[in-house]
Amino acid sequence: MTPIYSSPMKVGVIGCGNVGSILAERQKSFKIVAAYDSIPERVAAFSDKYGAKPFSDIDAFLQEPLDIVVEVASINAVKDLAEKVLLAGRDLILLSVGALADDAFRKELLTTAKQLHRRIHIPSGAIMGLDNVRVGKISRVDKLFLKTTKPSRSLNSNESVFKCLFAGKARDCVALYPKNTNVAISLSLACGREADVELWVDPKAEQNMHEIFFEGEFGDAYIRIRNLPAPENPATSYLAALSVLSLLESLDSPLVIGA
Ligand SMILES: NC(=O)C1=CN([C@@H]2O[C@H](COP(=O)(O)OP(=O)(O)OC[C@H]3O[C@@H](n4cnc5c(N)ncnc54)[C@H](O)[C@@H]3O)[C@@H](O)[C@H]2O)C=CC1
Ligand SMILES: O=C([O-])CC(=O)C(=O)O
Repeated sequence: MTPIYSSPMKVGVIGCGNVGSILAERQKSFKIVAAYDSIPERVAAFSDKYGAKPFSDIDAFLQEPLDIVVEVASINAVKDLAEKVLLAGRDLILLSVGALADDAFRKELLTTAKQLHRRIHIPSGAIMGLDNVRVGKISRVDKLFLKTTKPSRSLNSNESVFKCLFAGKARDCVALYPKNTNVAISLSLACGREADVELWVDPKAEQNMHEIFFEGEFGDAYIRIRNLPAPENPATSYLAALSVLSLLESLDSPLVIGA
C-alpha cells in the first residue's frame, strides 16, 4: 500500500513565532520545508535559520509538495487560511483552536474536510486529558469546568492582586482572551459540551496553570497542569509546542495510543 506521507514527512508551517521556532529547532522525523507568516521579516529570519523555503503568498506556499500544514499563528490565521489549506488537498494541524468556537465556520470547515477526505488534527496543546474527555460524546456529563490561572506577564496584565478576570462560557472567554484560552475550546469540542471557564491572574505565579474538573457517568476527574511558559511567549505554555511536536512525530506510526 502507498504510504500516506513521505519520509521524512514534508511540513509547511503557518506562523514563524514562538511555537513555529520550537518545532523547527526540534524537528526529527519530519522536515519543515516551507514557512509562511504575515510578517515578512519573521519568515525571512526563520528561513535563514532553519532552511525552510519562505513565503509571504499563501497560494504559492500551498503549491509546495507538502504532506501536512501546521498552523501555529493566530485565530485570525485559521479563519482566513484553514479552508484554503484543505482545498489545496493538505491535512491540517491547528493550534489556534479558538477559531472553531464559531459554529458556522467550524461546520463549513469540517464539511470541506469531509468532502475532500482531509483531516484536521487538534493537538492536546497546553492541557492533558483531551483523549478521555471524549467519553463526553458517548456518555452522560454532569460537569466540565476549566480554571486557568496565569501570571500577569502571560496575560499582559497590570493587575497586582490575585483576581478573577472572567467567569462564563468557553467561547466568550476565548473571544476576550484569544491568546490564552484556546484550550477551553479544545476541551469543549472533545467533550461535545461547552466548558464553563474561569480565568484568573496571579501576579505571584510563575506558571500557566490549567485545572480541569470533569464529572459524569464514568465518575469524576481532576487534572492540574502546571506549565512553564514558553521562553519567547509567556502567554503560550511550552507544553503546547511539545504537544504539536509529539503529534507530528507520531502521525504515521502504526501504533495509535490514547482514548
Ligand atoms: N491550543 C492550545 O493549547 C494553545 C494554542 N496556542 C495558540 O497557538 C498560536 C501560536 O502561538 P505562539 O507561537 O506562541 O504565538 P506567537 O505570537 O509567538 O507566533 C505567532 C506567529 O504567527 C504569525 N501570525 C499571526 N497571525 C497570522 C496570520 N493571520 N497570517 C500569518 N501569520 C500570522 C505572527 O506574525 C507570529 O510570527 C497562537 O494562536 C496561540 O494562542 C498557544 C498555546 C496553547
Ligand atoms: O498555553 C497555554 O497555557 C494555553 C493557551 O495559551 C491557550 O489555550 O491559548
